[in-house]
Amino acid sequence: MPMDQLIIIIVVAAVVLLVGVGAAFLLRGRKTPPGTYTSTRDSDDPPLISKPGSAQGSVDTLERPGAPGSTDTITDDGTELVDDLGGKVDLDVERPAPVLGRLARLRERLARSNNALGKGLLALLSQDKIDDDVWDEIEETLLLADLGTEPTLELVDNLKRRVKVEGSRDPEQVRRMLKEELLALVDPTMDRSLADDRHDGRPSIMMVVGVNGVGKTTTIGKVARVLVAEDKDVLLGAADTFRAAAAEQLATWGARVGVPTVKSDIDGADPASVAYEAVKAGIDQEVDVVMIDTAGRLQNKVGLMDELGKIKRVVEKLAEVDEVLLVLDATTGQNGLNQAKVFSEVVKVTGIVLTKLDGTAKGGIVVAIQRQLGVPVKLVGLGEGPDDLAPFDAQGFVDALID
Ligand SMILES: Nc1nc2c(ncn2[C@@H]2O[C@H](COP(=O)(O)OP(=O)(O)OP(=O)(O)O)[C@@H](O)[C@H]2O)c(=O)[nH]1
Repeated sequence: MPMDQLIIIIVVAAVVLLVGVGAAFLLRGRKTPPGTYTSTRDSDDPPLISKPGSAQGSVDTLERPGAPGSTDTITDDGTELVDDLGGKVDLDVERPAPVLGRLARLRERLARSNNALGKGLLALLSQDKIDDDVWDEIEETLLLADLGTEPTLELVDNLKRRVKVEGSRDPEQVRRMLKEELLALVDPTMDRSLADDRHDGRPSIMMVVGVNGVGKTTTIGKVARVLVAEDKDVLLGAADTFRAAAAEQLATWGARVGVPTVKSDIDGADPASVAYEAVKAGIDQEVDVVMIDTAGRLQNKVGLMDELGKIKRVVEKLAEVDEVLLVLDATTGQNGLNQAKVFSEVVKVTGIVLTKLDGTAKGGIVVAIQRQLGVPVKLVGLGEGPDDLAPFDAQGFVDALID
């Protein structure tokens, strides 16, 4: 080959390399943008593009939203799965609000809707004489706040005893007693941390379950934002294929913070298949957390059981499910408790997300739900805003109720 041709080839190669490096640099958003690992983390890592023809279908590269050359299509027995942004360049991803102190920031909102409980109790307990009628009223107030019968009786018994022993009507002392007793019921010793760290060389897998309308999709979007704010790489799997709009909604939440979504554009696609492909993509792309949305049609318990059981079984061919979050709407009271019971019979729930706590004076549901399932409330939804979700903290919650 003549020398001048060789020089041209070298110059062209150098320019291509420079443009490539420049583009990669410009596209860098967070610590490790999802799907754009320039090298594998471990020596035995699979290549970023998996080979077609696996039993469950094949996955093309699921690039970070906006990365050049993004190929969306995932075929699965004729099902087309796509990533959320269809290769659109979107450098304007939002920065979610920091997570620390969220409960405090949102405390006012929580207190506004729930302070009837705290104020009512304090007023009753500060009376000069607490007779049986007053104790009955206290009991009723607690029951109306959805605390549940057993915890209510427990709290009233303990307060009765302490009021007798300490014999004080001093509002400060009464407030302190009430807070201590409520805190004991909410149980500050429960482990409320989310399983959101990579481990054993694979992502943490979270399944999110709950009936439609409780705020499940919104919650996944908000949790993804919490994780992004904590500098985690997240991938969403839209395995709620019952309603196509739900997948779209989820993908939009993800796209806002640069998180990719594996979804199917076909109504009624096999949810287990979508979940499998999402986990597979999450493993290949070495993300920290894969969050899987699921449908929850309670009118048919057997169907629900089959569907959730299948999703879990299929996903666990690739990786164990680390967290099953049950989303419940705090405003639904006893109905929420019934849902919790059904879901916990179907899957092993590891944490509860209580939504719409901003819209109810029935904050006591936190205690009732935890008692019924023996599982901690890990997150609470406190509004419709994208960052209105806070890690649940027993002390912060009780302070918000009583102060
Ligand atoms: N006030 C308030 N509204 C909330 C909260 N969480 C969710 N919502 C609202 O609840 C409504 C339902 O939320 P979705 O996320 O669509 O509910 P879903 O359970 O996913 O329903 P499907 O997508 O049909 O499965 C939306 O209008 C949300 O904005 C919250 O913590 N507080």
